[in-house]
Amino acid sequence: MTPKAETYEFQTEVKQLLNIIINSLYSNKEIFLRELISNASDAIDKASFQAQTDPDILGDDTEFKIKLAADKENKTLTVSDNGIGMTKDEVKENLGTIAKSGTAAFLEALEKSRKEDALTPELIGQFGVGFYSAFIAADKVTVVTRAAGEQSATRWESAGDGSYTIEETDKPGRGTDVILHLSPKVLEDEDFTEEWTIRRIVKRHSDFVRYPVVMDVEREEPETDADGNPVEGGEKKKVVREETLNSMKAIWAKNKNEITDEEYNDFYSHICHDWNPPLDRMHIKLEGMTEYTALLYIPSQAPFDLFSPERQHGVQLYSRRVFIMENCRELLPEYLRFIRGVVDAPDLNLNISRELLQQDALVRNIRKNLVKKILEKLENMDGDTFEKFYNEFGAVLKEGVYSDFENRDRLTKLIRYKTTKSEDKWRSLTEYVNDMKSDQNHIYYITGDNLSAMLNSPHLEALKEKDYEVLLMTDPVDEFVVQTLTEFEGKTLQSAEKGDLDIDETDEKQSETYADLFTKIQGYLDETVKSVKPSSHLKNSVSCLSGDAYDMSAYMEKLLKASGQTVPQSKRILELNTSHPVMEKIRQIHENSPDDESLKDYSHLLYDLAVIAEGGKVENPSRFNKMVGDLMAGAIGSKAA
Ligand SMILES: Nc1ncnc2c1ncn2[C@@H]1O[C@H](COP(=O)(O)OP(=O)(O)OP(=O)(O)O)[C@@H](O)[C@H]1O
Repeated sequence: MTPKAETYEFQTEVKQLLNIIINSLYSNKEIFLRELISNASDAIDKASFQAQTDPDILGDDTEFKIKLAADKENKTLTVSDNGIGMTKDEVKENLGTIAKSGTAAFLEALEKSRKEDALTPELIGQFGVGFYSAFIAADKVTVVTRAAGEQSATRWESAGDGSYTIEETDKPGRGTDVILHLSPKVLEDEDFTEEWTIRRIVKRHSDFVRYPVVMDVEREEPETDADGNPVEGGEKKKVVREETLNSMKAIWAKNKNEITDEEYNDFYSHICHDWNPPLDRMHIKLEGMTEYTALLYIPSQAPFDLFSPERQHGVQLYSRRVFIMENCRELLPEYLRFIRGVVDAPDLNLNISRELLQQDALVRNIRKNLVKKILEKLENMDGDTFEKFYNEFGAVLKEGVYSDFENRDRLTKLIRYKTTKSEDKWRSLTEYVNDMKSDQNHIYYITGDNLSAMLNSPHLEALKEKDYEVLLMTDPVDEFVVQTLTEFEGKTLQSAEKGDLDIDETDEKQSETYADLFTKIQGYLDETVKSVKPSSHLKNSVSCLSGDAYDMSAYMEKLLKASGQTVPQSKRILELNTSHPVMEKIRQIHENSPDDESLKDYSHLLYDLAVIAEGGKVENPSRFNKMVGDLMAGAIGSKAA
């Protein structure tokens, strides 16, 4: 008796789903292979699980594998497994309906978006597409499956057009063959029968599937003698060998004590393409409501593009060893973008779209937990390792101080600075505060890009005389850090170059003596400075430029200009050291003859000296040159006379 094929209609929702899948996932069509391999791997999991209690179900077929077979002539690609297989009833249930837990929600969303006429890929992304994704690449799909322990097999076939047929058939062994009759249109775009295409897709999406994904490959090999050595002048012959395409090395799924350091490092090189051993690693398994496994590494060297906005993130997302995506920004905040590795979240929906990942409660919980673990790791690092880490990634970590409100306190304790007293060593804010002078009220800092210019900045003269330590902030990100980090352990942060230093009482009498002269100088420099005042910063130098407490710092202005932004010309304050002998002499000139010609020149010179002291360029170098030349001639002349 020839078995008769029965025809069934797909559940209405499946029809809708098929349309959506085919239309919206076409641009990402290679994922069908990942879905089918993942189903095959699940089916083998089930067989392997069942065999624990009923070993007979496996018979002789105990070597689990997933086999891919491409037939160029017939334009088919077959994914076979020796997993659990399906009975006829199971086939009907699984491959004709949507029987997943999320169905109700899916249908609701589908209905809603249909009304709004917006069937977006994101919508599909929320729900597994699974088996039906086969229709992205195939215009007909045949499934031949035999359940473990059954004798007969079932053949399912559909062109994805609303109905499918089922009939009884024969199949030599347990498991499932999914035969894709690839559509000519798809083949024009990408040839899924091509060995290298298949290899690439398996490597990319299914490398860590725990069963071998194999394929027969044909190679030309030289003729060999009985010992296996090539025969000289012998003919080449074609041989077919079964090759495993995936590495299966999901070492994160193993127990820590089963993995050697070498294996950990090999895996790091494999996924990061970095041949230097990592600086440190974390192998985390979290169970309970939020379940995930993570194998994360801190590289020993920062990549060259760490600060480029286009830079890829280093964490790959997997779900039950099936690759979901690389460069998963949603799993870690930007300030931890140097972390590389893998996160495997078994409960994650396989097809979740990038757009929706961020809102996914599971992903959010994982992220929160990972941040906690990474900060713990950094807090407990030994001094040497932390120093190496900080040299490479400190500037990135600092971004967290202003971007991660929740962890700000912990991050603030982790950041380090070189200081006027640290002699090239990193100092923490805690160390700074512990060593503060008894009469010191603030944490002083200065920003800039040139460490030696900062160390010798005239702005620090008064602070140095007081023996106060000053943080030398040399990273562009520090400008943003100080905008958020206004205090630490009750001590306010105070710029050494902006605002009042709050160290000495200003000498009212001195200020009065100089008031007229300063108004005069201000008049000459009105276009460039907003005021002239006695300095609280200077001890040895005669002049410097500073800003009001809320002004943009000179370094910030430089940064913005460098990034191509138009920065409004901001006027600064010219601070003059009234204890300097030069000032006293200029004051005398002014007192004797308030309109003396030389006062204008001296005003410009005082301003130029302040510009030079902070590493800037004088506006009129030749005038500067001439004035200094004349002054030197006068000074040397009086000495020589
Ligand atoms: N190779 C296979 N062997 C045995 N059963 C299979 C196989 N492929 C699919 N199935 C069955 O068909 C069902 C539906 O598969 P489908 O891929 O659509 O959804 P899923 O695997 O449940 O979910 P998803 O793939 O979205 O995670 C599966 O749950 C499984 O029971």
